[in-house]
Amino acid sequence: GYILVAGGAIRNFSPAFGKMKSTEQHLEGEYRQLHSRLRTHAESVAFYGGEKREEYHIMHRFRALVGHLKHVLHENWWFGMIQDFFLKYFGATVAVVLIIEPFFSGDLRPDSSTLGRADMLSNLRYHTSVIIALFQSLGTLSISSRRLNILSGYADRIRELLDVSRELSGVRDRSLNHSSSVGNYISEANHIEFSGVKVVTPAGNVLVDDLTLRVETGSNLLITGPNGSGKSSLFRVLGGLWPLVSGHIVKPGVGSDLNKEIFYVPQRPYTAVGTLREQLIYPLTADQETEPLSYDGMVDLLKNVDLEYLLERYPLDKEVNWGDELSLGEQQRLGMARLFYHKPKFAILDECTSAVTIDMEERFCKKVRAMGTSCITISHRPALVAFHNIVLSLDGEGGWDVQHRRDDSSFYTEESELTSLETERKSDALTVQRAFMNRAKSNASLRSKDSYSTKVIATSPKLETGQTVRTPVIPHLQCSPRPLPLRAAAMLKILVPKLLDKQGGQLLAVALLIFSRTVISDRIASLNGWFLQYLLLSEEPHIKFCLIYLIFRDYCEVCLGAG
Ligand SMILES: Nc1ncnc2c1ncn2[C@@H]1O[C@H](COP(=O)(O)OP(=O)(O)OP(=O)(O)O)[C@@H](O)[C@H]1O
Repeated sequence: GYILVAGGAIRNFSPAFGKMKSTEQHLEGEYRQLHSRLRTHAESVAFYGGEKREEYHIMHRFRALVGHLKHVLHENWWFGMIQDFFLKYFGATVAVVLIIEPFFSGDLRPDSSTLGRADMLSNLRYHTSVIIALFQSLGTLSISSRRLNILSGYADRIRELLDVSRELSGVRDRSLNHSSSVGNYISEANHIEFSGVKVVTPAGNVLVDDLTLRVETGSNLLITGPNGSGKSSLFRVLGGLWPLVSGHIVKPGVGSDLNKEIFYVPQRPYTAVGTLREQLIYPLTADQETEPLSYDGMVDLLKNVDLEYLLERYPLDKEVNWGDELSLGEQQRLGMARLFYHKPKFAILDECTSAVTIDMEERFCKKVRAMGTSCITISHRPALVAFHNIVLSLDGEGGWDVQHRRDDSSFYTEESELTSLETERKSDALTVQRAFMNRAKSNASLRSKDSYSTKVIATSPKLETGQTVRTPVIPHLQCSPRPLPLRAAAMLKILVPKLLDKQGGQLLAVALLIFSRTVISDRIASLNGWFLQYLLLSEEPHIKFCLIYLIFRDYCEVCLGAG
């Protein structure tokens, strides 16, 4: 009765340790994320003089985390004390006193015979040790329930992460699957084609609506449009980073990594820590290389982007943090040099030349074309129009049009729906488009053999007013922990292994160890009994004290051990 009442009361008053753990994980994640952001952008912050603002932000998160940890420690402390007191020490002490009290008060008199005394004392010892062991186990059980509760907090976060990743890969698989019931899918071909593709941000804004465009190998596409009109987002969908909400995409290298057939060169260059050679073959590693890159090969690649001096500056086997040591333009050039190593069918150049000189940019475009790679270039520089034969203009409100270069001399720019200026965004888009066309026109008059005219070959369909847009549901991690039963179910799902897998085998081995340990302890206890009997039979006068000493030693051991 005592155990049930004490256990029930403690369970009732137990703080929500699982929820606390989950919140702790969340707060710690946010705090660490701010730290790593600051490390990445340390130089920009220093130039802005934004240290105080960053410090305030980080300290705010740090205080929230420390405050929460204090609360958790406090709850752990007081609850642990009460729990140990009621379930271990108080219960065991009362039970032991109840058992040995009749012996001391003289109500329980041992038999006069040696065997009778031995029998009584052995009973006494047996009962006290059972009671002590019982309360010790209860204490362990109650601690285990607290630990399980905490573990459920961790498990819940992991379960959530697994669920979100599964949902995300489900969205991706559905896009790659031809038999998709909603009709949006990605399939394999030698060219890139968008048919009725809608580009929608995770927040549900339509950036490009119903896009239809085909880029053959050998063609070069230039994408223009105001900032935020969805130029880069188009390739997020092409690369599978964002789900394909509607329409059909055809591209080479479906199912493999994007860089095999279509190589993406981003505006913000990424340089991994490593040797110069590793930068050039990135994302491949030395053992993935099909054609090992020789020293001469490195020289050629670096010469293409005027970076051969790096070979003199850095020893070949020196690991460098290139992001810290190279200027932005140099990092962009290194990113461009990678393209010459990978020689993809299509290169997506996402304003990757914005920090290099115009001369370098033009040489780069020529070399990429000479290599036989088709460029899909996102750029705000009209000079690049000369290297492309298709121009896609986005207006930032879902509208788009495609213009083709013709090899006759005059310029012909057909007005598209971008002329119906309803908003400032569209007017901005038209200004960008006109700047490109005027630049192309002046190029044409300067270099007659390069002259060409353009014609609009496709425009986006008009969006009907009031038309509702079905936005993709992109799974996100929830920040608030779920109730205990759901967390416990998640924990069981994650932690209970299948008996045949590796984790199951390990658990079985641990169970076997515990079982053997119990059997051995049992044998030792039985030897103890024999020893006790021997003591009792020896008829020594101090035997009673010796036995009482043994009982108290057991009790103290249990209490101290638990403490
Ligand atoms: N992860 C995201 N969640 C929600 N919205 C996003 C996300 N990433 C981008 N966007 C939004 O999508 C829009 C288009 O972004 P995108 O990067 O494609 O623009 P862009 O045309 O390449 O612009 P820029 O010329 O400035 O590079 C922007 O308004 C941006 O705020």
